[in-house]
Amino acid sequence: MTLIARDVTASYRRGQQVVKGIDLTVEPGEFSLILGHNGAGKTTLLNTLYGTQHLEAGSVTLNGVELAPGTRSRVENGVAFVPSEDAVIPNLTVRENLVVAATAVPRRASRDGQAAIKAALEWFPDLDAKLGSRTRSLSGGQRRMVAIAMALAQRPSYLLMDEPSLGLAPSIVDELFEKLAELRSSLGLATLVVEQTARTTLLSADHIHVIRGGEQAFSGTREEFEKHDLWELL
Ligand SMILES: Nc1ncnc2c1ncn2[C@@H]1O[C@H](COP(=O)(O)OP(=O)(O)OP(=O)(O)O)[C@@H](O)[C@H]1O
Repeated sequence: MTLIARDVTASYRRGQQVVKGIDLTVEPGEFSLILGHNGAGKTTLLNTLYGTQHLEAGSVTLNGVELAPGTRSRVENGVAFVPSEDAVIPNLTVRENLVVAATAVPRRASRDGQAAIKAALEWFPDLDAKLGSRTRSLSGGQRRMVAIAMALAQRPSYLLMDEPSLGLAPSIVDELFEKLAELRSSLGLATLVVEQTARTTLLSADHIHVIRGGEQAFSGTREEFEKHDLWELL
């Protein structure tokens, strides 16, 4: 399944586009990174790809089939989303959050909360001791792991993540990206990650897209990005 976005355009106010004609392609198992300054339009782009933001112009297709407006078409076709803000339910335990995620999407999820918990613990063994804890008592890094495990409980082919490093210590960010690399190779999961600056995360990216003022300032492989020393775009 290939995810192709063509000429993706979005705005919050008529005539004021904040995402302007973005093109990108993500192949199965690939890691693509969207980089850009504060306010560049990265979150709006990701929300538009996921269907929570109106697609003003352009198209988003999976395997050549255009996705209908809204998130349902994404979720049912194996696209999951981890937002930058807390995506867990604070008053529920880790176990309960995982069960909610595993059973929420009838056409995708296993319908089996136990299977989701087992898989989550394989990916994130540190959560084992926390299964009975309310997520509000966890650290930021642990909550991010639960949020990712919840998205994975939908058994996605594509994982969209908005600034997974936000608010996390650099060592936790490194750990998180190592884990994501493992998931990509073990599950064949494609990931599309938004970050503001990302020297560490860059090391494992296949493709990089730089957004500046809503426009595509660069799009290419990591090697091309590094060869042309495009850090000045950020
Ligand atoms: N709900 C909204 N209503 C109106 N304007 C918005 C809204 N959300 C974002 N914007 C504006 O759209 C532009 C792009 O914002 P967006 O959040 O997509 O950028 P970003 O690159 O993700 O920034 P950050 O790294 O700070 O999250 C900015 O000018 C922002 O002020």
